[in-house]
Amino acid sequence: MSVEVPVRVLAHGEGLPLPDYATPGAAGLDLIAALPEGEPLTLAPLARAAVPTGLCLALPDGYEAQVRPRSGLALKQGLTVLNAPGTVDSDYRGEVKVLLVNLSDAPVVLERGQRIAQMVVAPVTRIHLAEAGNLTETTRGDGGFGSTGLDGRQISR
Ligand SMILES: O=c1ccn([C@H]2C[C@H](O)[C@@H](COP(=O)(O)OP(=O)(O)OP(=O)(O)O)O2)c(=O)[nH]1
Ligand SMILES: [Mg+2]
Repeated sequence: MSVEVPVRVLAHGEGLPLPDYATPGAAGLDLIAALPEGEPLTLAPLARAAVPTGLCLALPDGYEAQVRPRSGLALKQGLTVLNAPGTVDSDYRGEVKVLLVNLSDAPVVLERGQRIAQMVVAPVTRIHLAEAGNLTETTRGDGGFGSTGLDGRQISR
């Protein structure tokens, strides 16, 4: 199944390919940096930036787009998405931006046309909260945050 998503290309995005899936089974479209030509962006260690994609989307109702890191950039350069997964709402019509942070100890240089992140479009389940004095009982109850142990063995209850 393929969902059509209208896209508006801003002036600084013109001339760049549209994001695409790198392989037939890829989950995410690679997002491309729409930085000015000849003006690389250098991210110092621990520096962050909102990198433009030059694209505005009109996601259908009931969908979101998640902006996620690329594992290769994360592993090799320490470059990741600060708010991963970033959330693009279906009613957002502004430019999609990628919030990158350099978690390495060396500067990272980003250039126009570079594939900086990936965008996964996913269905959204919306809920309505219904106040209730008592909630159904479960084995876990209010145990959390390591209540089942932190090593490889499971506790017996
Ligand atoms: O990585 C991201 C995250 C968000 N957005 C855009 C689309 C999203 O619909 C909007 C708002 O994002 P979010 O709800 O995460 O931010 P907020 O701080 O809650 O801002 P707002 O008050 O505008 O919702 O910003 C991006 O372009 N990239
Ligand atoms: Mg918000």
